Amino acid sequence: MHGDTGVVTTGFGARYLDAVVRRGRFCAGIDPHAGLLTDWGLTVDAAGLSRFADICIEALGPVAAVIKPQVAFFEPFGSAGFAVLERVIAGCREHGALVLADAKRGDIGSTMAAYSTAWLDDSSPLCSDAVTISPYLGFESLRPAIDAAHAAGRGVFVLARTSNPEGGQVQTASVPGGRIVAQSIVDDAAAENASGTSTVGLVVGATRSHGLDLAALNGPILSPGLGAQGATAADIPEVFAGADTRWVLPASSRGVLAAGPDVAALRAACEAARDEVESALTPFS
Ligand SMILES: O=C(O)c1cc(=O)[nH]c(=O)n1[C@@H]1O[C@H](COP(=O)(O)O)[C@@H](O)[C@H]1O
Repeated sequence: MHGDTGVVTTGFGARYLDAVVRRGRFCAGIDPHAGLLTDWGLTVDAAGLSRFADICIEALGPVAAVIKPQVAFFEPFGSAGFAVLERVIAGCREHGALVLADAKRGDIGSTMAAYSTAWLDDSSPLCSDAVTISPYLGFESLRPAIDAAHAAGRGVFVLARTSNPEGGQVQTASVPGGRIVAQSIVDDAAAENASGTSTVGLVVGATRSHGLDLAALNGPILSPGLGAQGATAADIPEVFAGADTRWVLPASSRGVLAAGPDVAALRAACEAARDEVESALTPFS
């Protein structure tokens, strides 16, 4: 039981709620697009990426509840990019933020076990507090990641209804019994969280109404789409009508990063985005 929220949870859910109660419901994305590096006066190479990372760690680490580095933007720089990503993960965690590695992993179970070690095991230099994963090889293929997260008090965020316009082709298809695919993912996640640890979060975009019944989830809901993709904080209550908004975690990357490279301006943009979300949502207590 978490005293400040009234939500019954242990494990990752308790860590997550502690972070958002202290720092507010907002996830700051670290997406070092080449265009952003250029806008910040940096070179599009490992040195520029490293400087970008340092600014983000200093500006966002002390204030954001959750920080989500997008792995894709580090990968083009190879081992040097991964070294910077390791520093981002460790640096943000040292500042007290939860780090959600946006790796969107999804594969057969035996390979998922290796991904779980990479992103969720203390032995790995990439170890984060949580990782995004894709259920489209079948929810049960995610079992190694769910079990690893559960054992370590860490989390997984499973794609359910993504923010991009193409997502509906698969996610709104019907499964036997009449539910849509996305609702079946929600229900599978809710069943995992019934034990009370809230290990399994979801990803549900802020860009549209989705019709999902999220009431039984009892776990965090990452909601990207604020800012560059057009959603606003004012949209969130309607998008998540019927859900427990204590668990809703709106996210923005480019919309906040556009305020850099000045550390104070970047931090202020993050705090302003968070404050807009908090003003739009029902307060915690
Ligand atoms: O899992 C995600 O974070 C994610 C899921 C989704 O449905 N939509 C989505 O945009 N994202 C990620 O969230 C970030 C959005 O970035 P901005 O559009 O710049 O705010 C990117 O890193 C995306 O990969």
